[in-house]
Amino acid sequence: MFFQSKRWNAVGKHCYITGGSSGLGLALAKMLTAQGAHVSIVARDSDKLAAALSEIEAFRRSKDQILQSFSYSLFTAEESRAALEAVMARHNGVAPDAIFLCAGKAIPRYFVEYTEAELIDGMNYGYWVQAWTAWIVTQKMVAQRRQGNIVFVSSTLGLMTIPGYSGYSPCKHALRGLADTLRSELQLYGIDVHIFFPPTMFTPSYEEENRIKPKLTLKIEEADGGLTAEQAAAGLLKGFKKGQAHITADMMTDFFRASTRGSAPVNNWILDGLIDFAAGIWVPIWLTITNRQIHAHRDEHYRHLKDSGFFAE
Ligand SMILES: NC(=O)c1ccc[n+]([C@@H]2O[C@H](COP(=O)([O-])OP(=O)(O)OC[C@H]3O[C@@H](n4cnc5c(N)ncnc54)[C@H](OP(=O)(O)O)[C@@H]3O)[C@@H](O)[C@H]2O)c1
Ligand SMILES: CCCCCCCCCCCCCCC[C@@H](O)[C@@H](N)CO
Repeated sequence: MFFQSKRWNAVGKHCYITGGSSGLGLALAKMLTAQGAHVSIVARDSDKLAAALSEIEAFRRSKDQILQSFSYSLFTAEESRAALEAVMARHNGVAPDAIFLCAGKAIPRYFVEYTEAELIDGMNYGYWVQAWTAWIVTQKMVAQRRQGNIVFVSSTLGLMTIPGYSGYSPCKHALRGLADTLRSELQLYGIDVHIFFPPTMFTPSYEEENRIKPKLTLKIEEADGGLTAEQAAAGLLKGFKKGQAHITADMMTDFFRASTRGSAPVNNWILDGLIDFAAGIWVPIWLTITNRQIHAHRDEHYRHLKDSGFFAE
């Protein structure tokens, strides 16, 4: 935040990381543990959680750090409340200091090929899995009159979009709407809200989504160099410690951030102006190239629909 004077220090802070058993969440859990935080992770798969917790243990800085994991699905308010209660138990029922909402995944498909269930799942994995925890944690913080930080995890696709993500990108845009609203409203309670927009991250869920990803999406994504989970987590923490509302970890996403800032505060008055100016030139050029790719893919796409039986009665 613009007027934030003191950098956030992890030592002794209780950090609750959803999706902490894998990818970005796990990388973040290790970094925060190494920096002296108490870390709680939540995800569904108990085996993955146990393996993650032993990896996190290796980064412990002091014997006093509380490192714990819990298995919950966070798709509903009820489950998200139960997870938070479990996470707070060893902290005497006190709300965490910082919440990092990393749980989620993408199911990329052409709009016409999604099933109804996949579109509903898309909203659960892309929006509700973070929104419910944010709602419940905020209620707890306010009831306990505790100040803290909430960090949402969107995507580059929460600022722009490409074909193949109609079941994901709208959810990540919705998260941005929620984060921006809360950044404004939760000033009432001294709660700081941030949102991270990672590009491609080479994680297990990226490998999984690539197995079903439309060819055209894969092709357009070639322009995105991508980051490891560790690089992305380091970028997230850097922006978070600077108090940034909108956090990015790569130049491509920064173009879309600076040129679609809306009512979010600037990260840097001069740099943001320059990036916005450059985006005004480069984004239309990229869009022209991308639109050509889409048009050139039409025949192949119709063949794909025919071969997959889409036109069959
Ligand atoms: N990878 C990318 O290219 C990319 C790019 C931009 C943004 N993102 C976003 O970044 C975040 C992290 O992604 P990642 O690539 O690090 O994924 P990942 O490696 O698959 O990790 C996802 C984590 O979320 C957990 N999770 C999923 N559904 C859950 C649920 N219903 N309840 C509780 N935990 C759940 C997973 O564990 P369980 O499955 O065991 O529950 C896992 O711990 C996601 O929000 C994703 O949308 C990813
Ligand atoms: C401004 C000029 C350069 C623009 C290049 C843009 C290329 C855009 C490619 C899309 C990037 C998407 C990255 C995020 C993907 C994840 O959210 C997804 N893998 C879901 O897990």
